[in-house]
Amino acid sequence: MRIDVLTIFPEYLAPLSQSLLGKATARGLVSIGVHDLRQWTDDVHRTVDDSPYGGGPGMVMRAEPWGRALESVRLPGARLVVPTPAGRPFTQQVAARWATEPALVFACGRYEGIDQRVADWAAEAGPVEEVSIGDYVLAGGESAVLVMVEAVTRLLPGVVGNAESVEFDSHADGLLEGPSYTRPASWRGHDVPPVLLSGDHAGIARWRREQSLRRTAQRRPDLVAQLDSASLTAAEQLV
Ligand SMILES: NCc1ccc(-c2ccccc2)nc1
Repeated sequence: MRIDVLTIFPEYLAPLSQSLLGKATARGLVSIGVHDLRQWTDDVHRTVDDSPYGGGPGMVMRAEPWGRALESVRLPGARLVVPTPAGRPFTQQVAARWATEPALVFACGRYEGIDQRVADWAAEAGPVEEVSIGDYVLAGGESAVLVMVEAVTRLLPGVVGNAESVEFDSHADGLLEGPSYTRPASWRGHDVPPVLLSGDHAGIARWRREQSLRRTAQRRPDLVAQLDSASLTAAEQLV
């Protein structure tokens, strides 16, 4: 997968070439390019923002630099992702869908956002998604891109060592992961649930399923409604 990020703060995206992602890049599983939007400005001050039409607080990012940057960076048909608090929710399902894409381009907005015509114009050349990683407002899209790139790239085959540890993540089956434990069996008066030491693999699997259902019912009732009927019935018994 090819990933390109357009931003006025390229240094903010430095973590993308470190740790897990760094290894994946080194192994050729993903290639990442981070580009300074100001490369495509046309004035001596390298201006990227201007006052909003219709008045109102703050500044809006100008369409012109974005148009030139996207023409230069975006492969034909590549999915353009624009992080915004006004976007559709970014979920594990969205991450899984994007993980099959050959290329993704992320446009990091700052100020009050990007002139809407950029997304409208970009949609003429390929898919565009305006997405939110949560109901809070950040200073710009860069943090959201770090989150989304991590969520997507860890799903690429070969990036995460133990394939199982991806398959059983929280949200992978619509449920939250239950509690995890490791040695010692007793720690400061807190003991590991005995079933986990029993060697009864069927019993352990049942216990873990129940813990996931219980935690999901208690912490994320909004997710319970989306469960299949069998899980829904089981979760409802546990609230
Ligand atoms: N859903 C998280 C999120 C994503 C982007 C932004 C944002 C804020 C200002 C300018 C441009 C984007 N805020 C929150």
